[in-house]
Amino acid sequence: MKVFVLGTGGWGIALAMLLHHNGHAVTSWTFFQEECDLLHRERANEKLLPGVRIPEGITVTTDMSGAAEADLVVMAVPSFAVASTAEQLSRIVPAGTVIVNVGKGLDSQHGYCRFSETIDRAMGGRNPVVALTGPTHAEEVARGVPTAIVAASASRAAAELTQAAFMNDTFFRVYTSSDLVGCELGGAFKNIIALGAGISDGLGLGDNSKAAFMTRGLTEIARLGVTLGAKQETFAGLSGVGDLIVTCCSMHSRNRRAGILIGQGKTAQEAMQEVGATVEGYYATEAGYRLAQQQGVSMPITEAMYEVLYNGLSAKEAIRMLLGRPRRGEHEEVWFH
Ligand SMILES: NC(=O)C1=CN([C@@H]2O[C@H](COP(=O)(O)OP(=O)(O)OC[C@H]3O[C@@H](n4cnc5c(N)ncnc54)[C@H](O)[C@@H]3O)[C@@H](O)[C@H]2O)C=CC1
Ligand SMILES: O=C(CO)COP(=O)(O)O
Repeated sequence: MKVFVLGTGGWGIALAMLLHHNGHAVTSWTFFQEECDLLHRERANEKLLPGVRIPEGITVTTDMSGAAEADLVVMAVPSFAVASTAEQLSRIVPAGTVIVNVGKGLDSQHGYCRFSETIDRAMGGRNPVVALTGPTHAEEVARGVPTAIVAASASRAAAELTQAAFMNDTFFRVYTSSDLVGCELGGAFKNIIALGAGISDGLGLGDNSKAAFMTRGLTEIARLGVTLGAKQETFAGLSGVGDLIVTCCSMHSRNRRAGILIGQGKTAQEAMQEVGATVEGYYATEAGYRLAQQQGVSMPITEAMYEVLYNGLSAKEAIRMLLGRPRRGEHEEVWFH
């Protein structure tokens, strides 16, 4: 297959390498000339993927026109660039070409809609869209570490084409899912909880604290997700709890690392600057907070995160706020006596 990958951040490069390894003809596109020059010169990005060499067989360009001939287009750009990149693509890519989005977040310029909706709107509803999402740090995929992921779409054929393109029998296993809503929302909202889990670590709290935070975090993101049309069971899968675990526990996670710095006393802006790459959880927190308000869904952890990130509440105050909430049952239980 001819595959056109947009974005040469860590994830775009790792996926281009995987697709090349799987035998496809891969072109990687970047918005930035300096990034393109660096990749031509060094065939590596030591900051993003230390020790990883990018095969010569991958073409790197700033020219998007090659996307016209691709059998599959992969979008690996940060959330703030999804809408503008999809607009550019819509003038190039013919109807019917499958577009796979691998970014995690929501579109704040269009009422916090999901990226598949943003892409679908930009493409005029002419192209099947797939979300490829799960517990997948680029640093590990680029080294061939065994990994599993989900290809979710409203189109079974598009999900299966994506599965066939990305899957191999040595280190990359791809499942399909028809729950596009649940997979996209799980991927976007777990970053809120990962930032908070990092704060817990940065404050030096214990394993109990983090387990409680992750579990109650998953409960509330699933609650909002189901209200927005997701299936509950998706949050127990790779794109839900799977991605939550890897992001809350790994030092590869930009969200967790930013959270650790905030827990140690840095402001959100200072922490993001120090991490030096997109911290999607910052934007996802605002999206989750606004959507929860619109839908009337209770999300105490997201609310506390919003106060810390946007209104200067201290992390310690946020913990007091969460622990001081009224008593309640763990689930919406029915008691018989
Ligand atoms: N790094 C990882 O391990 C994973 C990242 N993701 C998601 O993939 C998305 C991309 O993340 P990363 O690859 O880590 O890189 P990143 O977030 O550091 O993105 C940087 C790349 O995005 C592109 N870009 C930046 N601004 C742009 C603009 N205005 N227009 C077009 N392109 C632009 C550039 O090629 C740049 O290298 C994020 O949403 C992230 O959450 C998902 C799974 C794993
Ligand atoms: O989504 C990811 C892993 O699945 C990447 O997480 P970070 O953006 O926190 O690095």
